[in-house]
Amino acid sequence: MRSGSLRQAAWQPHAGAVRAPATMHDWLTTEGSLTARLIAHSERFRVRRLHQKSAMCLADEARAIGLPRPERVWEREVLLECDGKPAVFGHTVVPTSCTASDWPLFSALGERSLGTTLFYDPLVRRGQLEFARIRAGHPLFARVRAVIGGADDTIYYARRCVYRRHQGLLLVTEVFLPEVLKLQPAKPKQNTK
Ligand SMILES: C=C(O[C@@H]1C=C(C(=O)O)C=C[C@H]1O)C(=O)O
Repeated sequence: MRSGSLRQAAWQPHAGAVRAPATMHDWLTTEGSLTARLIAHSERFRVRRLHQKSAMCLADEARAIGLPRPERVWEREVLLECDGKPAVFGHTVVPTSCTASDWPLFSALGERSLGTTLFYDPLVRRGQLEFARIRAGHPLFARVRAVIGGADDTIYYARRCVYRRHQGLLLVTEVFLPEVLKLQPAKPKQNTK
């Protein structure tokens, strides 16, 4: 499905529809906070913020965030890194109609994980997950490539989900990078006492 020269992703309500290899399927269907799971699979976890700025939302995002056509939104992009290696590319959009009281911590997150604010706030409602393959031609493919490199024929697996709080909503897309397949549960941290 193409609009202009950019490919849109075919977002599906079931993970099975994207036919990911089993280990990737397991990551795609992670319940609860992905940040928490990545922390459990690394000695050192880091959110590397790439940017947080005003930008046009992607063509395949507009409807999901209640816009009739792509408009300007607040956009945050990060790499979630486990032991120095990028495991997930995070892309979050918030309609500009949402106010600071809808998402009080969003603008000040910096390198703290958005997940830590979403999953521990009882006012936040999580929507249905959707899944897609991200291929060359999709805008997120180029953004991932710009930060981690990779071949033209790579297929990335991604999921996305709308979160609501008061009148506000935000859409978080997580693109799983090949490194995630190498992660093993971290050894229990030594008790130094
Ligand atoms: C949504 C979560 O938060 C993660 C944190 C992100 C951020 O800080 O921008 C982006 C994508 C998410 O994977 C989560 O932990 O599940």
